[in-house]
Amino acid sequence: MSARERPALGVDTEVGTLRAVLLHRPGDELKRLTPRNNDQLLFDGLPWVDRAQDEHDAFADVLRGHGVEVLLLADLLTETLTTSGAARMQGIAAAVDPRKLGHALAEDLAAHLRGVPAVELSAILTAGMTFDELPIGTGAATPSLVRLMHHGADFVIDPLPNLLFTRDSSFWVGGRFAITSLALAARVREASLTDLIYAHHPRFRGVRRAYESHTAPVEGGDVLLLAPGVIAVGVGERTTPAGAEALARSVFEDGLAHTVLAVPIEQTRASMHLDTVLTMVDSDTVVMYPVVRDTLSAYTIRYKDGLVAIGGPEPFLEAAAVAMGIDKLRVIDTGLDHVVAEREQWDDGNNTLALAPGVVVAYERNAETNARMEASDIEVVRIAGSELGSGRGGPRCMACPLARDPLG
Ligand SMILES: NC(=[NH2+])NCCC[C@H](N)C(=O)O
Repeated sequence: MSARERPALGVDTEVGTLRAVLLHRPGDELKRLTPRNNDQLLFDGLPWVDRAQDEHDAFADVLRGHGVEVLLLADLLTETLTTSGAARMQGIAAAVDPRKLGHALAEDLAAHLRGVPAVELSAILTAGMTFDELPIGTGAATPSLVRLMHHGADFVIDPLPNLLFTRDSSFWVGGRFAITSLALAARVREASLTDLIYAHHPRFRGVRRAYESHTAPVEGGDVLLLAPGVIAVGVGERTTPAGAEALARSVFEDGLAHTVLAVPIEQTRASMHLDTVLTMVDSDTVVMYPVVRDTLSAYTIRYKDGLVAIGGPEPFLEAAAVAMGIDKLRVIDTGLDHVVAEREQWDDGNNTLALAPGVVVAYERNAETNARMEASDIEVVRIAGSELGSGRGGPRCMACPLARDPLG
């Protein structure tokens, strides 16, 4: 794609025709998962990596087939590390933790990493490094107790298997990107990579930041752009009330939104993000887990003439319709049978990625939810996700839209 054909970056809804997206093809970081570390690394099992890659390639092909430009995070990372010394320093500083490694090993390791080629550094920053993989000389200059006392399979640099879920480590609001502040230790470092890519890769030159220098946790899976100027933010296991409040103030001050709905969600693994219980499939339609349909509520944060007002809580569906300026938000249920609905919610049946208004990508396994969407005139493009799904994330989690057309 030539520079002239590239879509202008910016996203102001969940469903405008998708033009460009950031994905991460799962790589060696998934090969780090073991039965001992998978819980801590937020995977429910050990994915078969080759198959996960095939499934992901098919997902990327579906997007390309619909005219979407697919940018791969590892390529952007390598290109950034090749051209920017500052990006290298930033990536290394975030990965080498002296509190864990001690000063001797941390200094030697950082010096070593400064000298490795960009492709290799990119691989280390994503897949991590074990003590066995430390180059022989590292830590030898100054004796390191840490090196002596660690098992060879322990991580010097932790792997980032959840990088696959590009939705969470950055998101766009209008013409700006936001680097998130991830809540759990296993994912915190992901944002250092998205941060250095957006800061230094030429593709993003001149693009400004939203939610700048805020530290309260906000994850992209909790942020739904319901309509231009209207954002819903899930508050639960990941995004905190302080995070939602800080995001609201920041988007208000930057003129990116006039209303933010803070939506409490249960703090459980099954509903870790708002997009696990509902996603938008059309400009006035959501697919939603029926168990939360009648109980989901929202605090409405509004901005007018420089003043912030908070109302509610009220039923989410009503608050959303009012904020969006529509009569009613149409709801498609995940499944009416409780057991089916619970299973399909767990398997990311609600986690759809809109390609255009009324056209979504969904996991094929959620047969009932997909059939229900089709019965409501939503076009469903099915993808396989048996291995990808073991990290508990669906098509929406695996994609960070960079460009969508405004709604007509
Ligand atoms: N937007 C999402 N729902 N992302 C899913 C992320 C899944 C990932 N394993 C985690 O626990 O963080």
